[in-house]
Amino acid sequence: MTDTPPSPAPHADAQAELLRLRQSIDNIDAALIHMLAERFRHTQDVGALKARFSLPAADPTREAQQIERLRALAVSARLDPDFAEKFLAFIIREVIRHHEAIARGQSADGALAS
Ligand SMILES: O=C(O)C(=O)C[C@]1(C(=O)O)C=C[C@@H](O)C=C1
Repeated sequence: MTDTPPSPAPHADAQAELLRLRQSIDNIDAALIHMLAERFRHTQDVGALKARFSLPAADPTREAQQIERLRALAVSARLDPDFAEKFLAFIIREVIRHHEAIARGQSADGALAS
């Protein structure tokens, strides 16, 4: 009795499914990049406004509101709220760095390319 070679079909199906999923992931990554760039453009304007009126770069009260809101959104979206909070903190840390650079009269190198 001879063994029949394994059918290539299941593997081909897996490859096709992987490709399909990766295309969706690539689309979402592209949307994230565009949204982040848009967010940083607005925060640059906030940074310029704060520098003009000598307002502090960071606003912990506003951040606490954002954290509360994003954690609730994450729960309803079934995303880990701790991850959502860490992600927001990561972005805000960069925004504050930009605000401080603007206040010093420098352009902030970093997330937003000129
Ligand atoms: O809303 C502000 O005051 C901002 O400067 C923007 C922003 C943010 O990136 O959302 C950044 C820093 C502040 O601590 C709070 C919020």
